Amino acid sequence: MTADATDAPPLTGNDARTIRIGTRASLLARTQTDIVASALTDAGATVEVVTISTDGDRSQAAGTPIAMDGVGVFVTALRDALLADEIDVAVHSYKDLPTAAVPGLTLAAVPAREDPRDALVARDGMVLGELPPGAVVGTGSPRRVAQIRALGLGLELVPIRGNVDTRIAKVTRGELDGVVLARAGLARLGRVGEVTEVLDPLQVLPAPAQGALACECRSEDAALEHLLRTTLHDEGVAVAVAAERAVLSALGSPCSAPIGALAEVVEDLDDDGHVVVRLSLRAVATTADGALVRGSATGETEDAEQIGRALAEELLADGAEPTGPSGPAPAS
Ligand SMILES: NCc1[nH]cc(CCC(=O)O)c1CC(=O)O
Repeated sequence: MTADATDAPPLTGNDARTIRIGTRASLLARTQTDIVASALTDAGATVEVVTISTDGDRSQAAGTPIAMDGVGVFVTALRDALLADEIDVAVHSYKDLPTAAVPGLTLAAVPAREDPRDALVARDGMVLGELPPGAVVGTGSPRRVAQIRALGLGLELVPIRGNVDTRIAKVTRGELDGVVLARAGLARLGRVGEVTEVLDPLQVLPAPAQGALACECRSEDAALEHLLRTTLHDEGVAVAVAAERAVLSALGSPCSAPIGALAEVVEDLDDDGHVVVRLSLRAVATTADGALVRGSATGETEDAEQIGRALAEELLADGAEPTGPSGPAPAS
């Protein structure tokens, strides 16, 4: 045992130290944080939720243009609070995390994932194929725009910003015919009943890590890292997300890039009829003129990142455009 582990106040029990969990102010962020807080409470820990206002929340409130959503803008304030010892755990939407690691911080747990697919909320219960040509659909994500445009439905795709409530209200009020959102966000907010179509990943692949959460702590906080891992970590999700994010980083892209990727850990039979666990990955990127390039790969779960990188190389060979490490594109 290290001096830390024996001398530091325990994380569970009567004389436990309080674990401060940082969250953004939005309802979705607080809901996601509550998932982590409940799991830790159930494990016998004492937790306190600390709300951190991010630049993203502030610019959203001020109504600044969509292009102001920079890379990781929702993430930086939480990470700063962690490094400043103002909080002990940060709960992120994994898809909003930049691919680069942060010195001093450890991704301690990747909890069970919500359904990662995108969803349409449209007027009159319509699916994409029922919307008339010229119908106006809100999505600020270049990834969603590229893939929906490729369906050739003649829809007009317009940028939209704001939280889930604001976006859906534009449909309810008749300002838009539909909006495309992550199904996971709607599910966590208990609003999945408003979804009129869950988009098939064969047509619209979600953002890498969509629907997954990431629990981060200070690297020196080994006891907390252990508690997070043992109470919340799902290795199958972590493996799938690692493959998806490897596609993204191999394409040199920010988390806002027009890159879709979805991996699943699936059971297969080998030649002798034995059940083997394999990783199945699909990805999509765009060419310089906005056309789609798709690909898929399977392999061993322990090779997740390698499989993702190799698939990215294939997409590049097929004409996918590498995007820079930073850019002004809106988060997806
Ligand atoms: N881009 C912002 C964002 N980050 C995470 C979610 C939803 C939850 C998730 O995808 O895990 C959303 C909203 C959306 O894309 O509709």
